[in-house]
Amino acid sequence: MPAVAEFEATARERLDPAHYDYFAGGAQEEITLRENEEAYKRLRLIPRVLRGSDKRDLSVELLGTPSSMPILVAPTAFHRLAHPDGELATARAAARAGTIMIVSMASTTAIEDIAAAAREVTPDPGLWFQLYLQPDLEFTEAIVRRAENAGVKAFVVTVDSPVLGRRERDDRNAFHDLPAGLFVENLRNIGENRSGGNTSHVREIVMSAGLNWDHIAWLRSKTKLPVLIKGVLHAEDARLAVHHGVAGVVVSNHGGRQLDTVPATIDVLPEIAAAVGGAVPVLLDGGIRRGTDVVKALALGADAVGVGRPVVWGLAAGGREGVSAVLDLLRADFDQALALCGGRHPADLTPDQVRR
Ligand SMILES: Cc1cc2nc3c(=O)[nH]c(=O)nc-3n(C[C@H](O)[C@H](O)[C@H](O)COP(=O)(O)O)c2cc1C
Ligand SMILES: CCCCC(=O)C(=O)O
Repeated sequence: MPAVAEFEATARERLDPAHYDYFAGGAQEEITLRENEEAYKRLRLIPRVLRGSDKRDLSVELLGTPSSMPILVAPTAFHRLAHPDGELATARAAARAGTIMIVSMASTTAIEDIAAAAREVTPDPGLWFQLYLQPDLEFTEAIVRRAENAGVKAFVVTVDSPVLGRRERDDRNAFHDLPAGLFVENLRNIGENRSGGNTSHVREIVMSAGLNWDHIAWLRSKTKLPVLIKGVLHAEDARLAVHHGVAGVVVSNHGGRQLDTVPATIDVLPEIAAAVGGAVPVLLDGGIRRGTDVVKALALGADAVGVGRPVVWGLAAGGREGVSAVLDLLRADFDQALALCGGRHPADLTPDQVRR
Protein backbone atom coordinates (compact mmCIF):
# COMPACT_ATOMS: atom_id res chain seq x y z
CA MET A 1 0.00 0.00 0.00
CA PRO A 2 1.43 3.40 -0.89
CA ALA A 3 2.42 5.75 1.91
CA VAL A 4 0.82 9.15 2.40
CA ALA A 5 3.76 10.74 0.56
CA GLU A 6 2.78 8.86 -2.59
CA PHE A 7 -0.74 10.25 -2.47
CA GLU A 8 0.80 13.69 -2.12
CA ALA A 9 2.94 13.09 -5.21
CA THR A 10 -0.13 12.07 -7.23
CA ALA A 11 -2.11 15.03 -5.90
CA ARG A 12 0.68 17.36 -6.87
CA GLU A 13 0.61 16.08 -10.44
CA ARG A 14 -3.15 16.57 -10.69
CA LEU A 15 -3.64 19.90 -8.96
CA ASP A 16 -3.24 23.40 -10.31
CA PRO A 17 0.14 24.41 -8.82
CA ALA A 18 -1.38 27.37 -6.97
CA HIS A 19 -3.98 25.10 -5.39
CA TYR A 20 -1.35 22.52 -4.50
CA ASP A 21 0.63 25.28 -2.80
CA TYR A 22 -2.45 26.44 -0.89
CA PHE A 23 -2.99 22.94 0.50
CA ALA A 24 0.65 22.08 1.08
CA GLY A 25 1.96 25.38 2.32
CA GLY A 26 2.45 26.96 5.70
CA ALA A 27 3.08 30.35 7.18
CA GLN A 28 6.17 32.38 6.34
CA GLU A 29 9.36 30.27 6.39
CA GLU A 30 7.34 27.09 7.03
CA ILE A 31 9.54 26.21 10.00
CA THR A 32 6.58 24.86 11.99
CA LEU A 33 5.16 23.10 8.93
CA ARG A 34 8.36 21.05 8.63
CA GLU A 35 8.80 20.70 12.39
CA ASN A 36 5.41 19.01 12.82
CA GLU A 37 6.68 16.02 10.83
CA GLU A 38 10.34 16.18 11.89
CA ALA A 39 9.46 16.03 15.59
CA TYR A 40 8.02 12.51 15.21
CA LYS A 41 11.26 11.32 13.64
CA ARG A 42 13.17 12.34 16.77
CA LEU A 43 11.00 10.22 19.05
CA ARG A 44 11.77 6.55 19.70
CA LEU A 45 9.28 3.88 20.68
CA ILE A 46 9.80 1.28 23.38
CA PRO A 47 7.54 -1.71 22.78
CA ARG A 48 6.13 -3.88 25.54
CA VAL A 49 6.25 -7.64 24.96
CA LEU A 50 4.27 -10.75 25.85
CA ARG A 51 1.06 -8.86 26.42
CA GLY A 52 -1.20 -10.83 24.13
CA SER A 53 -1.92 -8.13 21.59
CA ASP A 54 -4.21 -10.20 19.39
CA LYS A 55 -7.91 -9.23 19.16
CA ARG A 56 -7.11 -5.57 18.84
CA ASP A 57 -9.89 -3.01 19.06
CA LEU A 58 -9.04 0.40 17.65
CA SER A 59 -12.36 2.02 18.43
CA VAL A 60 -12.81 5.00 20.73
CA GLU A 61 -15.69 7.17 21.81
CA LEU A 62 -15.18 10.91 21.89
CA LEU A 63 -17.78 13.07 23.64
CA GLY A 64 -20.51 10.62 22.79
CA THR A 65 -19.47 10.13 19.17
CA PRO A 66 -18.13 6.65 18.42
CA SER A 67 -15.19 6.35 16.05
CA SER A 68 -13.80 3.13 14.62
CA MET A 69 -10.28 4.40 15.19
CA PRO A 70 -8.57 7.30 16.99
CA ILE A 71 -7.75 8.96 13.65
CA LEU A 72 -10.17 11.72 12.64
CA VAL A 73 -10.53 13.93 9.60
CA ALA A 74 -9.26 17.37 10.65
CA PRO A 75 -11.18 20.34 9.24
CA THR A 76 -9.71 21.61 5.98
CA ALA A 77 -11.22 24.22 3.71
CA PHE A 78 -12.19 24.18 0.03
CA HIS A 79 -12.32 20.48 -0.90
CA ARG A 80 -13.81 21.24 -4.31
CA LEU A 81 -10.45 22.79 -5.19
CA ALA A 82 -9.00 19.31 -4.74
CA HIS A 83 -11.70 17.29 -6.50
CA PRO A 84 -15.06 18.10 -8.13
CA ASP A 85 -16.88 15.90 -5.59
CA GLY A 86 -15.27 17.91 -2.82
CA GLU A 87 -16.60 17.46 0.71
CA LEU A 88 -19.24 14.97 -0.47
CA ALA A 89 -16.45 12.54 -1.31
CA THR A 90 -14.61 13.19 1.95
CA ALA A 91 -17.79 12.73 3.99
CA ARG A 92 -18.64 9.45 2.27
CA ALA A 93 -15.12 8.13 2.85
CA ALA A 94 -15.11 9.17 6.53
CA ALA A 95 -18.54 7.57 7.00
CA ARG A 96 -17.36 4.41 5.31
CA ALA A 97 -14.32 4.33 7.59
CA GLY A 98 -16.58 4.88 10.59
CA THR A 99 -14.51 7.82 11.72
CA ILE A 100 -15.35 11.38 12.69
CA MET A 101 -15.13 14.11 10.07
CA ILE A 102 -14.74 17.61 11.44
CA VAL A 103 -16.32 19.62 8.65
CA SER A 104 -14.66 22.97 8.00
CA MET A 105 -16.95 25.95 8.16
CA ALA A 106 -15.05 26.99 5.01
CA SER A 107 -16.33 23.98 3.07
CA THR A 108 -17.23 24.46 -0.57
CA THR A 109 -20.32 22.29 -0.03
CA ALA A 110 -23.20 23.12 2.31
CA ILE A 111 -23.26 21.24 5.62
CA GLU A 112 -26.76 19.92 4.82
CA ASP A 113 -25.47 18.28 1.61
CA ILE A 114 -22.38 16.91 3.36
CA ALA A 115 -24.55 15.33 6.06
CA ALA A 116 -26.89 13.85 3.45
CA ALA A 117 -23.94 12.27 1.61
CA ALA A 118 -22.60 10.75 4.84
CA ARG A 119 -26.07 9.44 5.69
CA GLU A 120 -26.22 7.57 2.39
CA VAL A 121 -23.35 5.50 3.78
CA THR A 122 -24.33 5.17 7.43
CA PRO A 123 -27.52 6.24 9.22
CA ASP A 124 -25.80 8.11 12.03
CA PRO A 125 -22.51 9.57 10.75
CA GLY A 126 -20.03 11.18 13.14
CA LEU A 127 -19.90 14.72 11.84
CA TRP A 128 -18.51 17.58 13.91
CA PHE A 129 -18.46 21.19 12.72
CA GLN A 130 -15.55 23.60 12.88
CA LEU A 131 -16.46 27.22 13.54
CA TYR A 132 -14.71 30.49 12.96
CA LEU A 133 -16.84 32.61 15.28
CA GLN A 134 -17.85 35.63 13.23
CA PRO A 135 -17.98 39.13 14.72
CA ASP A 136 -21.66 39.14 13.71
CA LEU A 137 -22.89 36.81 16.45
CA GLU A 138 -26.42 36.69 15.10
CA PHE A 139 -25.04 35.38 11.82
CA THR A 140 -22.79 32.96 13.71
CA GLU A 141 -25.83 31.68 15.59
CA ALA A 142 -27.62 31.09 12.29
CA ILE A 143 -24.70 28.92 11.14
CA VAL A 144 -24.76 27.05 14.45
CA ARG A 145 -28.49 26.32 13.97
CA ARG A 146 -27.90 25.16 10.39
CA ALA A 147 -25.18 22.78 11.50
CA GLU A 148 -27.27 21.46 14.40
CA ASN A 149 -30.24 20.89 12.11
CA ALA A 150 -27.96 19.04 9.70
CA GLY A 151 -27.13 16.68 12.57
CA VAL A 152 -23.59 17.56 13.65
CA LYS A 153 -22.64 16.24 17.08
CA ALA A 154 -20.07 18.78 18.33
CA PHE A 155 -18.62 22.20 17.56
CA VAL A 156 -14.90 22.81 17.26
CA VAL A 157 -14.04 26.49 17.60
CA THR A 158 -10.77 27.43 15.98
CA VAL A 159 -8.94 29.80 18.30
CA ASP A 160 -5.53 30.07 16.64
CA SER A 161 -6.64 32.49 13.93
CA PRO A 162 -7.29 35.99 15.34
CA VAL A 163 -5.88 36.98 11.97
CA LEU A 164 -5.01 34.72 9.07
CA GLY A 165 -1.38 33.56 8.89
CA ARG A 166 0.82 34.94 6.17
CA ARG A 167 1.28 32.24 3.55
CA GLU A 168 4.00 33.37 1.23
CA ARG A 169 3.24 30.72 -1.38
CA ASP A 170 -0.28 32.13 -1.73
CA ASP A 171 1.16 35.63 -2.04
CA ARG A 172 3.54 34.51 -4.76
CA ASN A 173 0.74 32.73 -6.61
CA ALA A 174 -1.70 35.60 -5.98
CA PHE A 175 -4.10 32.95 -4.67
CA HIS A 176 -6.54 34.86 -2.51
CA ASP A 177 -9.96 34.01 -3.94
CA LEU A 178 -11.82 30.87 -4.86
CA PRO A 179 -12.22 30.29 -8.59
CA ALA A 180 -15.51 31.21 -10.23
CA GLY A 181 -18.35 28.94 -9.21
CA LEU A 182 -16.90 27.86 -5.85
CA PHE A 183 -18.21 29.41 -2.67
CA VAL A 184 -18.03 28.96 1.07
CA GLU A 185 -21.52 27.50 1.03
CA ASN A 186 -22.12 27.59 4.77
CA LEU A 187 -21.99 31.38 4.62
CA ARG A 188 -24.63 31.63 1.93
CA ASN A 189 -27.61 33.60 3.10
CA ILE A 190 -30.49 32.05 1.25
CA GLY A 191 -33.02 34.67 0.32
CA GLU A 192 -31.10 37.46 1.95
CA ASN A 193 -32.23 40.59 0.22
CA ARG A 194 -29.22 42.41 -1.08
CA SER A 195 -30.28 44.08 -4.27
CA GLY A 196 -34.02 43.89 -4.06
CA GLY A 197 -33.98 40.49 -5.77
CA ASN A 198 -34.31 37.04 -4.34
CA THR A 199 -30.68 36.12 -4.96
CA SER A 200 -28.58 34.59 -2.25
CA HIS A 201 -25.18 35.94 -1.49
CA VAL A 202 -22.20 34.43 0.21
CA ARG A 203 -20.38 36.26 2.95
CA GLU A 204 -16.65 36.09 3.36
CA ILE A 205 -15.24 34.45 6.45
CA VAL A 206 -13.89 37.07 8.81
CA MET A 207 -11.13 36.25 11.27
CA SER A 208 -12.09 37.84 14.59
CA ALA A 209 -9.16 39.22 16.53
CA GLY A 210 -11.57 40.24 19.29
CA LEU A 211 -12.44 36.71 20.36
CA ASN A 212 -12.09 35.98 24.06
CA TRP A 213 -13.39 33.46 26.62
CA ASP A 214 -16.73 35.29 26.78
CA HIS A 215 -17.39 34.19 23.21
CA ILE A 216 -16.91 30.58 24.25
CA ALA A 217 -19.41 31.12 27.07
CA TRP A 218 -21.75 32.72 24.53
CA LEU A 219 -21.51 29.71 22.22
CA ARG A 220 -22.06 27.30 25.12
CA SER A 221 -25.23 29.23 25.98
CA LYS A 222 -26.47 28.81 22.39
CA THR A 223 -26.00 25.07 21.97
CA LYS A 224 -26.35 21.89 23.96
CA LEU A 225 -23.69 20.20 21.84
CA PRO A 226 -20.14 19.81 23.15
CA VAL A 227 -17.87 22.77 22.36
CA LEU A 228 -14.18 22.06 21.82
CA ILE A 229 -11.46 24.59 21.11
CA LYS A 230 -8.84 23.96 18.46
CA GLY A 231 -5.42 25.56 18.41
CA VAL A 232 -4.18 25.29 21.98
CA LEU A 233 -0.39 25.26 22.49
CA HIS A 234 0.00 26.74 26.00
CA ALA A 235 -0.70 24.62 29.09
CA GLU A 236 -2.30 27.57 30.87
CA ASP A 237 -4.82 27.94 28.03
CA ALA A 238 -5.64 24.26 28.38
CA ARG A 239 -6.30 24.83 32.10
CA LEU A 240 -8.46 27.85 31.29
CA ALA A 241 -10.37 25.83 28.72
CA VAL A 242 -11.31 23.26 31.36
CA HIS A 243 -12.18 26.06 33.77
CA HIS A 244 -14.48 27.61 31.15
CA GLY A 245 -16.36 24.37 30.59
CA VAL A 246 -14.91 23.50 27.22
CA ALA A 247 -15.67 19.87 26.34
CA GLY A 248 -12.31 19.12 24.74
CA VAL A 249 -9.11 20.72 23.50
CA VAL A 250 -7.35 20.20 20.19
CA VAL A 251 -3.60 20.69 20.40
CA SER A 252 -2.95 22.21 17.00
CA ASN A 253 -0.80 24.77 15.24
CA HIS A 254 -3.12 24.71 12.23
CA GLY A 255 -0.67 22.57 10.31
CA GLY A 256 1.99 25.30 10.51
CA ARG A 257 -0.24 27.75 8.67
CA GLN A 258 -0.77 30.38 11.34
CA LEU A 259 2.08 31.54 13.61
CA ASP A 260 5.37 30.29 12.21
CA THR A 261 8.09 29.02 14.60
CA VAL A 262 5.65 27.62 17.17
CA PRO A 263 6.67 24.13 18.28
CA ALA A 264 5.53 20.87 16.78
CA THR A 265 2.27 19.83 18.42
CA ILE A 266 3.74 16.51 19.60
CA ASP A 267 6.36 18.45 21.57
CA VAL A 268 3.81 20.44 23.63
CA LEU A 269 1.34 17.57 24.01
CA PRO A 270 2.80 16.19 27.29
CA GLU A 271 2.50 19.51 29.15
CA ILE A 272 -1.01 20.08 27.84
CA ALA A 273 -2.13 16.56 28.71
CA ALA A 274 -0.73 17.14 32.21
CA ALA A 275 -2.57 20.46 32.54
CA VAL A 276 -5.87 18.92 31.43
CA GLY A 277 -5.31 15.97 33.75
CA GLY A 278 -7.94 13.81 32.09
CA ALA A 279 -10.74 16.32 32.77
CA VAL A 280 -11.70 16.46 29.07
CA PRO A 281 -10.50 14.69 25.92
CA VAL A 282 -7.29 15.97 24.34
CA LEU A 283 -6.98 15.72 20.57
CA LEU A 284 -3.95 16.60 18.49
CA ASP A 285 -3.26 17.34 14.85
CA GLY A 286 -0.26 18.33 12.73
CA GLY A 287 2.24 16.13 10.94
CA ILE A 288 0.55 12.75 11.46
CA ARG A 289 1.61 10.67 8.43
CA ARG A 290 2.19 7.16 9.79
CA GLY A 291 0.87 4.70 12.32
CA THR A 292 3.91 5.22 14.53
CA ASP A 293 3.04 8.95 14.69
CA VAL A 294 -0.42 8.04 15.95
CA VAL A 295 1.05 5.66 18.53
CA LYS A 296 3.41 8.38 19.82
CA ALA A 297 0.62 10.93 20.14
CA LEU A 298 -1.66 8.52 21.99
CA ALA A 299 1.16 7.39 24.26
CA LEU A 300 1.94 11.00 25.15
CA GLY A 301 -1.62 11.79 26.14
CA ALA A 302 -3.85 12.35 23.10
CA ASP A 303 -7.22 10.58 22.99
CA ALA A 304 -7.27 10.83 19.19
CA VAL A 305 -5.47 12.59 16.36
CA GLY A 306 -6.61 14.50 13.29
CA VAL A 307 -5.19 14.36 9.78
CA GLY A 308 -5.48 17.36 7.49
CA ARG A 309 -3.34 17.24 4.37
CA PRO A 310 -3.27 13.43 3.98
CA VAL A 311 -7.03 13.51 3.43
CA VAL A 312 -6.72 16.31 0.90
CA TRP A 313 -4.04 14.34 -0.98
CA GLY A 314 -6.28 11.29 -1.08
CA LEU A 315 -9.16 13.41 -2.32
CA ALA A 316 -7.09 15.03 -5.06
CA ALA A 317 -5.57 11.71 -6.09
CA GLY A 318 -8.80 9.74 -6.28
CA GLY A 319 -11.93 11.39 -4.91
CA ARG A 320 -13.91 9.27 -2.44
CA GLU A 321 -11.80 6.20 -3.14
CA GLY A 322 -8.62 8.17 -2.62
CA VAL A 323 -9.77 9.40 0.80
CA SER A 324 -10.86 5.87 1.68
CA ALA A 325 -7.44 4.56 0.65
CA VAL A 326 -5.67 7.10 2.88
CA LEU A 327 -7.90 6.34 5.87
CA ASP A 328 -7.49 2.59 5.34
CA LEU A 329 -3.75 3.00 5.06
CA LEU A 330 -3.51 4.99 8.29
CA ARG A 331 -5.76 2.50 10.08
CA ALA A 332 -3.69 -0.51 8.97
CA ASP A 333 -0.44 1.28 9.76
CA PHE A 334 -1.67 2.27 13.24
CA ASP A 335 -3.02 -1.22 13.92
CA GLN A 336 0.34 -2.74 13.07
CA ALA A 337 2.28 -0.22 15.16
CA LEU A 338 -0.08 -0.80 18.09
CA ALA A 339 0.46 -4.55 17.89
CA LEU A 340 4.22 -4.10 17.68
CA CYS A 341 4.05 -1.92 20.79
CA GLY A 342 2.19 -4.66 22.64
CA GLY A 343 -1.14 -2.82 22.75
CA ARG A 344 -4.64 -4.08 22.07
CA HIS A 345 -6.45 -0.81 22.45
CA PRO A 346 -5.47 2.84 21.95
CA ALA A 347 -5.65 3.40 25.72
CA ASP A 348 -2.96 0.76 26.33
CA LEU A 349 -0.19 3.09 25.12
CA THR A 350 1.68 4.90 27.88
CA PRO A 351 4.20 7.79 28.05
CA ASP A 352 7.07 5.52 29.15
CA GLN A 353 6.92 3.93 25.68
CA VAL A 354 8.27 7.10 24.05
CA ARG A 355 11.89 8.25 24.37
CA ARG A 356 13.55 11.37 23.13
C1 LIG B 1 -5.52 23.31 3.19
C2 LIG B 1 -5.85 23.43 4.64
C3 LIG B 1 -7.01 24.06 5.02
C4 LIG B 1 -7.33 24.16 6.36
N1 LIG B 1 -8.52 24.73 6.72
C5 LIG B 1 -8.86 24.79 8.01
C6 LIG B 1 -10.11 25.32 8.40
O1 LIG B 1 -10.92 25.71 7.56
N2 LIG B 1 -10.39 25.38 9.71
C7 LIG B 1 -9.52 24.93 10.66
O2 LIG B 1 -9.81 25.02 11.85
N3 LIG B 1 -8.33 24.40 10.32
C8 LIG B 1 -8.00 24.32 9.03
N4 LIG B 1 -6.80 23.75 8.69
C9 LIG B 1 -5.94 23.16 9.73
C10 LIG B 1 -6.28 21.68 9.96
O3 LIG B 1 -7.49 21.53 10.62
C11 LIG B 1 -5.22 20.96 10.81
O4 LIG B 1 -4.98 21.71 11.97
C12 LIG B 1 -3.90 20.73 10.08
O5 LIG B 1 -4.08 20.53 8.71
C13 LIG B 1 -3.21 19.53 10.67
O6 LIG B 1 -1.98 19.34 10.09
P1 LIG B 1 -1.67 18.27 8.91
O7 LIG B 1 -2.16 18.90 7.66
O8 LIG B 1 -0.19 18.18 8.99
O9 LIG B 1 -2.37 16.98 9.26
C14 LIG B 1 -6.46 23.64 7.34
C15 LIG B 1 -5.29 22.99 6.95
C16 LIG B 1 -4.99 22.87 5.61
C17 LIG B 1 -3.74 22.14 5.22
C1 LIG C 1 -10.95 31.50 5.31
C2 LIG C 1 -10.61 30.05 5.18
C3 LIG C 1 -9.41 29.70 5.99
C4 LIG C 1 -9.03 28.28 5.81
C5 LIG C 1 -7.91 27.89 6.70
O1 LIG C 1 -8.07 27.77 7.88
C6 LIG C 1 -6.60 27.63 6.18
O2 LIG C 1 -6.39 27.82 4.97
O3 LIG C 1 -5.73 27.25 6.96
